[in-house]
Amino acid sequence: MQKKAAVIGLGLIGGSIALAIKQEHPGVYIAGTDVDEAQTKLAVSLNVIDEAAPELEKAVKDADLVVLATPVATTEKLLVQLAGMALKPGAIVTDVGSTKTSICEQADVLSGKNVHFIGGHPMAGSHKSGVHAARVRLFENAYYVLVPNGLGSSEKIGEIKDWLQGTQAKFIELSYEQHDLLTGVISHFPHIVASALVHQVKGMEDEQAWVTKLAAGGFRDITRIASASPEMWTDILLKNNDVMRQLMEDWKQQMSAIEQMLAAGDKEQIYQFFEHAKSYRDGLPAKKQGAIPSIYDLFVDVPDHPGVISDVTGILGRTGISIINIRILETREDIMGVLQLTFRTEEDRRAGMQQLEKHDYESYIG
Ligand SMILES: NC(=O)c1ccc[n+]([C@@H]2O[C@H](COP(=O)([O-])OP(=O)(O)OC[C@H]3O[C@@H](n4cnc5c(N)ncnc54)[C@H](O)[C@@H]3O)[C@@H](O)[C@H]2O)c1
Ligand SMILES: O=C(O)C(=O)C[C@]1(C(=O)O)C=C[C@@H](O)C=C1
Repeated sequence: MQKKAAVIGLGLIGGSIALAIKQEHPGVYIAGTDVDEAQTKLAVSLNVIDEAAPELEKAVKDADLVVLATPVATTEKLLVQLAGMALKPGAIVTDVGSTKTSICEQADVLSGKNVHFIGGHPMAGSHKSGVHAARVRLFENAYYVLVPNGLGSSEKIGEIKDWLQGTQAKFIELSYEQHDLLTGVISHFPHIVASALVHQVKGMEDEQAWVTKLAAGGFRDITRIASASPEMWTDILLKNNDVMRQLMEDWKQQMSAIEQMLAAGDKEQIYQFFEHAKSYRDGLPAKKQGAIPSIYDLFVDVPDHPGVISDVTGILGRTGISIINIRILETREDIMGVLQLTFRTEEDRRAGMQQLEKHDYESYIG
């Protein structure tokens, strides 16, 4: 009998998971649903799902796998709704949320239903939202955290890895507490810092109009993630509340230590602060291993004249480098524009950068 997967929430992550399931298991029938009708329609027209179910109950009916891919607070509510619905005996219910403790605890509502809950979190993504940004290879080589709770037997761990094999991610198992602590440090807290930096610039803008014009490479790099979905990040912070507040304390101590170094004009200490950070950062796993994002964008400064886009795409095309997306970002003082090119792999991006440099185009990874 044909297997069925149900994906609830057809955004960046739900869409990418659906594509990965289809790639590895072409015979599987995928039903999906989203509260945003436009996303559901787009998911069908992009062949991300086979069927748009009008509601949750229809989507999950007879499903062997249910993937909850909504913002984390919504996922908890959906679990409660699922508890009141007919689910296929033996089905696996999983989620993709960025926090795990409250979701895994809430999943206990499914006990007694003869289904298995295994929390999940693919550790890759982007600041983009929506199914149009979904990619079959979004999670390639990234870590995919699985958090079994009492409802997930080890036999089902093997089964869920098989379902998600098409992600080409590397599966690891963690407890939910450990997951939330680690992702708090390397993912959630950095989002607070990025957004706070943006607020700092905005606060200065009225008196210092130049500030936004000068905000270039470094500011752009460190604040990219501030463009992510506010709904998603509000939920994440609230659900990882205790960890966030502990990290905030650590951060304040670190800031005050730097303040003291500055007050004392302590050149050696300041040097050590940067030196230690550099050598640790330089030793972190390469992009492909998932600690750092798997989105292969390249930003190219282009003069504002007709034909420049076809020149850039021509250079890449002639050397066999394919791009999967192109966007014009902004015009700088009417003389320069920025093209955002998205590549399928890091190798393509590097090769593209080299080719463009040969033709005197300046490009950078943003
Ligand atoms: N964006 C990332 O980088 C990333 C990476 C890993 C995990 N996650 C997690 O994945 C989940 C989804 O994030 P995303 O980036 O795909 O967001 P997204 O905004 O692209 O997609 C979420 C979708 O869920 C839909 N939705 C909301 N409430 C719903 C409901 N009640 N029923 C059905 N659909 C509903 C929204 O309309 C939206 O289309 C979040 O829990 C997030 O924490 C995100
Ligand atoms: O690359 C980005 O834009 C991301 O923010 C991806 C990122 C992360 O912080 O690394 C964001 C949230 C997820 O839960 C997992 C991955």
